Amino acid sequence: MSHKEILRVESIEKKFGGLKALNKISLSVYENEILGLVGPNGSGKTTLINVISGIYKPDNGKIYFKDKRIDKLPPYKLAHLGINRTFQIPKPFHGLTVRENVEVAALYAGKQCLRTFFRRLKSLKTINKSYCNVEDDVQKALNIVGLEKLQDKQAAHLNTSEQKLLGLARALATKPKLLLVDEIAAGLNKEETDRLADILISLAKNSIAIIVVEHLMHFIRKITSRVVVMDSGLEIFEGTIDQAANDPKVVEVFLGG
Ligand SMILES: Nc1ncnc2c1ncn2[C@@H]1O[C@H](COP(=O)(O)OP(=O)(O)OP(=O)(O)O)[C@@H](O)[C@H]1O
Repeated sequence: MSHKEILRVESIEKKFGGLKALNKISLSVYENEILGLVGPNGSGKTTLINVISGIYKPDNGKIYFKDKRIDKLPPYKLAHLGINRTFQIPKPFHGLTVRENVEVAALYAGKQCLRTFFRRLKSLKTINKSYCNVEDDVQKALNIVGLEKLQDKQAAHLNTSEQKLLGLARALATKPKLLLVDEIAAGLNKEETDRLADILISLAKNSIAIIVVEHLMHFIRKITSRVVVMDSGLEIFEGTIDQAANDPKVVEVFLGG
């Protein structure tokens, strides 16, 4: 693993009313790394992903991506920089095919395409996809997740596993350098989770740093050895999975002592 830092989260705070969902969270992610983000329900994992991906603005703290400060940027600008994410509950456009869903994502991430999209929308002309030329990125994303054969299927007719793969393909079509993956293995069988694990490992080897939020520890163990453990908005542990398993605070949180 390279030790070049790609993401630095510094003392991030996020409140919802009186609830401190994130209480001074700091972490780093390095090139080619998969970082596991674990913790019980409501510990703040998804909130942290939402803050890093620009969906929520933090109340305090700073986030740097390759030394550029990014904590005030909206999601589309982060996508242009190379940060994208999947969602815990996939939200494809149900009326579009698999391929069209991935195309929309690729168009969203291309700076040029976004300008063209809005210009043409204003003049009520159709969007010229060939101008944006996203076909290679779309095909590559479909191939990586193995959805090429289903590319003409309507997203509404996909099963859970296929919807999760589509969510991953949509993120990959934006050519991320940092990928945030939120509970992608939940609800999948062993064969499906093994396949997903292989895909994520291969992506990290190919220079995509990844943060994986997950409850399934066997899945986390398969894809990485380094984890950050959260509880009630606090980071309570950072280190290897084996160290975590022997850490009294982690054991307390997961097993109640
Ligand atoms: N938009 C919101 N408005 C109000 N409270 C919120 C909001 N989003 C999250 N919370 C609260 O913040 C806390 C952290 O939630 P979050 O979803 O980040 O936890 P999590 O660790 O991802 O949980 P899970 O594993 O169940 O997905 C919870 O108490 C949750 O109810």
